[in-house]
Amino acid sequence: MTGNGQVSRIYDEVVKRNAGEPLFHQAVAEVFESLSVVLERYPHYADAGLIERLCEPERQIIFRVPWQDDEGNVIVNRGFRVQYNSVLGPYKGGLRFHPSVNLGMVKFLGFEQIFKNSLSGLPIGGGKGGSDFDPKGRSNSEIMRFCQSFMTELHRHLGEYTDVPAGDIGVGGREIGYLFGQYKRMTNSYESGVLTGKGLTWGGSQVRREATGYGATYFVASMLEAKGTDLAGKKVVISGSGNVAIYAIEKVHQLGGTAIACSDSSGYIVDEQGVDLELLKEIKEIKRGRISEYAEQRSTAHFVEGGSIWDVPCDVALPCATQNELSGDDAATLIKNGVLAVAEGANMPTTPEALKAFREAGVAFAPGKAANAGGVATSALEMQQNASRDSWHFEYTDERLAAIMRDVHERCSETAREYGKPGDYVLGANIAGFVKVADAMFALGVI
Ligand SMILES: NC(=O)C1=CN([C@@H]2O[C@H](COP(=O)(O)OP(=O)(O)OC[C@H]3O[C@@H](n4cnc5c(N)ncnc54)[C@H](O)[C@@H]3O)[C@@H](O)[C@H]2O)C=CC1
Ligand SMILES: O=C(O)CCC(=O)C(=O)O
Repeated sequence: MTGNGQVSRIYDEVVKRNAGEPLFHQAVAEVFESLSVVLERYPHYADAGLIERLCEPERQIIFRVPWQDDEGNVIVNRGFRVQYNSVLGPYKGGLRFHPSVNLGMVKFLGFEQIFKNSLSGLPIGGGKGGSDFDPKGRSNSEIMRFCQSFMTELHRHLGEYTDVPAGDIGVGGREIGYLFGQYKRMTNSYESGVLTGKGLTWGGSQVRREATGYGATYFVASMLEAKGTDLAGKKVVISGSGNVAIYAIEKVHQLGGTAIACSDSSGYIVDEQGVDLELLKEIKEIKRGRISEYAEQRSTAHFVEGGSIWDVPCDVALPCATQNELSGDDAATLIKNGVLAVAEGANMPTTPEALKAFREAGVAFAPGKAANAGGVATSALEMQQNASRDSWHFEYTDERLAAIMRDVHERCSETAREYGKPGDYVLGANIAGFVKVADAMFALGVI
């Protein structure tokens, strides 16, 4: 059977075995699209059920999370942790708290995480978790009680050599604090390396908060350099206004570009003078308010309710909000407006139709598993510091992050060249991420 025939047979089986999980199917299809050329060249990668094993999580944990709201009502949420693949190191990946979370979503994110973590060059396996809990509008006490109940069950599945969660949508420093507090209480041990994204005074790493946004911007800088240009004077549109988006904006400004628009689920703001980060942080990080408040307080900005942020003409587009937020029509608009580069700060924000359009138009496009690897890479740096009871300076940690992102860029570019598709970061990321995991799976036998 040809490489192509093998992957389409396995893909059909994956869809059958995982019915009703379209995001997971989409993530698998995107990786599989790149694998047939590897299997043609190295047929042994299809031996020993390797691809089938890669698609099946090592363990999937689903649990009840009961908690009491401020009025005393008992609410029951569902918790998930998918421990996907641990051949390169302990399961590593974030926790997402959002009402849309379900098993298929967590599996898509966990699957992506395997290749991302492999590409980072650090010794971490892939996993992801979360809950259908909606933090929006909840008080601090409610968030704390939810996190405590979530960790009361999850703690037995974690450990610094087993599984190390971090944040994702809806889970930031505050939630990691409550989760770590409950883990410490349940285990009676100060096991710093069991969670990353911790506060700086209790085992956290400098730059982890900034790392995903900074990393995505470092990656874009390398993409532009490969095209003989840089970020100076470029207009950048960044969707979202959460952790990834805020620190992408910060780094874009530091590297001489101007971030002119950002969004939340209610709409987007445009500020041609450049997004005022202090104001944005105050609204989003401190008050946890809506993006429309930005335009109310800044005369150079206007708010567009609903609509698509990708209508705003730009040189560089950084989707940093959520999956499938950039459609085929959005891609056509960006291409018409002359976009040079697109890099995914979020996980799988680009639909397959949009991805196809960018590739056909020759727009430089970086998939999330490469462009947003800076977050998890810096989590691995946090684990290194925890293991050695050390804590590094901001500048040193930022240099390490920048070097890791240059290496990820080089790994993707080099692999794409090797397979005769120079500049195809999707192919490069998928193959480079896959080969390292596959080699380790062979070495460890059928497990
Ligand atoms: N936090 C991290 O270190 C990493 C996050 N990611 C990915 O980056 C993305 C964003 O995550 P975070 O910034 O951490 O989450 P966050 O919870 O801090 O922010 C998410 C942002 O996206 C916005 N958003 C959600 N749905 C939206 C929609 N339909 N339209 C417009 N905006 C929408 C929210 O309003 C919020 O501003 C996710 O895809 C996540 O998986 C990837 C790598 C690491
Ligand atoms: O830092 C981590 O472990 C998780 C980051 C994450 O969830 C991601 O890369 O999507």
